[in-house]
Amino acid sequence: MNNIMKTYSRPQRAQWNQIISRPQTSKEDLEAVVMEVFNAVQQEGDSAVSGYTRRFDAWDSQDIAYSQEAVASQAAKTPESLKQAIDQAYENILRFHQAQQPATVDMETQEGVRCWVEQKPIDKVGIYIPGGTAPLFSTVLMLGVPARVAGCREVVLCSPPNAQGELHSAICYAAIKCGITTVCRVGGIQAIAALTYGTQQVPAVYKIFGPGNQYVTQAKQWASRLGVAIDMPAGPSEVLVVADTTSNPAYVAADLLSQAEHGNDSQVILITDQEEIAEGVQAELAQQLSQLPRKDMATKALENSRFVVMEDREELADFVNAYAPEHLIICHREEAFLLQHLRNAGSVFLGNYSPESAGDYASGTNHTLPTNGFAKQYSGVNLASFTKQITYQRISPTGLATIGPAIVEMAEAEGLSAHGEAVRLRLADIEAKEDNTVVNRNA
Ligand SMILES: NC(=O)c1ccc[n+]([C@@H]2O[C@H](COP(=O)([O-])OP(=O)(O)OC[C@H]3O[C@@H](n4cnc5c(N)ncnc54)[C@H](O)[C@@H]3O)[C@@H](O)[C@H]2O)c1
Ligand SMILES: N[C@H](CO)Cc1c[nH]c[nH+]1
Ligand SMILES: [Zn+2]
Repeated sequence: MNNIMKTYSRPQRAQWNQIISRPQTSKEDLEAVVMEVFNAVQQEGDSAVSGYTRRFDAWDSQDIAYSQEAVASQAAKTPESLKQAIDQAYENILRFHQAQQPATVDMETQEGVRCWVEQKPIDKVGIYIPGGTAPLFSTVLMLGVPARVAGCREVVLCSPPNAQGELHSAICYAAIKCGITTVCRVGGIQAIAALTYGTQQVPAVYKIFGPGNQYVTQAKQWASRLGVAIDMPAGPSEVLVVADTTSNPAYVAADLLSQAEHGNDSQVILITDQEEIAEGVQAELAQQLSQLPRKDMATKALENSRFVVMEDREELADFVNAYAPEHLIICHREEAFLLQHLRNAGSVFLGNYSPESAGDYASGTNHTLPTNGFAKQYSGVNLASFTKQITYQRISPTGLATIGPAIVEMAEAEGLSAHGEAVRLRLADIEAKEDNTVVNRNA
């Protein structure tokens, strides 16, 4: 496998950090261009957006908003077989996200102290649909479906146009299917800046969702510093495959290539405790790679990729958790052990017949997932990502009489006597009413 993926044989743990580093443009370089674009969009609005679209996407026009008629006429160009495939994927994604409605929480923590939670949609959301090297219309479903299930009122879709200013027909078809309210022909940093500040044609939103290249991902992180929520850093795609001789070398190679073809800066990793799988996977990689239309991109990504031979199942599990992959595929006799010890991953694919592509398109799980090790602290997009949870309480006099003294005690100890007073006042009234009741009863 040496000639295709850089190989490490039983590396020391001290070496792991170097092995798991992602191929990244320097943060300073990314931030410099992100700040330039954000400042320009804040000051000049749509004219800056159009200027950067001309520079980065070669489309020269001020018409950023895509009219409903244009979206509909573009959508109509989608071939029937593709519409049917999108419809099938839509149904599975819908079912899986509808099933994520949280259980009702409505309870008395103490007698007379009723607390409950209600889910509310985030009213205005922006969804970024990547389109630099491939029009990822599947992402429209991954973001549009949960936004619809959650009940978000305004969903603004941004995606880079081609040089004629069009979006791919299937992006438009999926947008209509998901009930997207606004479609804008803008991508990259300028799209995220426009969604952050709002321009004449691109509405500002409360939360920005969606995957993208390093520019888009850095721009989202910048937006979050400015007070707009984001789903998570969902940058260049990656997959980690844990395989042994129970795996099929052709499938392993195909899964690695499926993520390598996303872009030059994708990364794919294969780890094993059975070195003998190397030869078969290497041969398959070479053969399959040669047939790929996006061979050049996949080849570049494979330069960032690694094949690591590990000592035993404990090391395999520890390595997975240290890498925290966006996608984890396990085709290994120790599946149960590996799952039991799994702590960090975006989405997991088990066995020889669960290709990662299934999650990318149609099984129902979401493909917008944390990359670059962010699976240590972030989940992938899910229904809850589009909602806020509001807590409520109603406390009866009996309830306040029960918890009031504890509140007063704690407020005094924090030196916040007004807090205590808000309770004391009521407790005094409750006691007075009780005394009156006793007097009346005795009269
Ligand atoms: N993590 C996930 O959930 C997930 C899901 C799907 C796709 N992805 C990733 O999304 C990415 C899609 O990337 P893409 O490039 O094809 O599309 P993209 O839409 O993310 O980025 C294209 C835009 O980048 C901007 N850009 C390009 N070069 C630039 C430069 N030098 N300076 C400033 N801006 C520049 C342009 O405005 C262009 O419109 C891939 O890396 C893929 O792996 C990730
Ligand atoms: N694998 C990507 C997430 O990293 C999602 C995707 C969309 N289309 C194909 N793949
Ligand atoms: Zn993919």
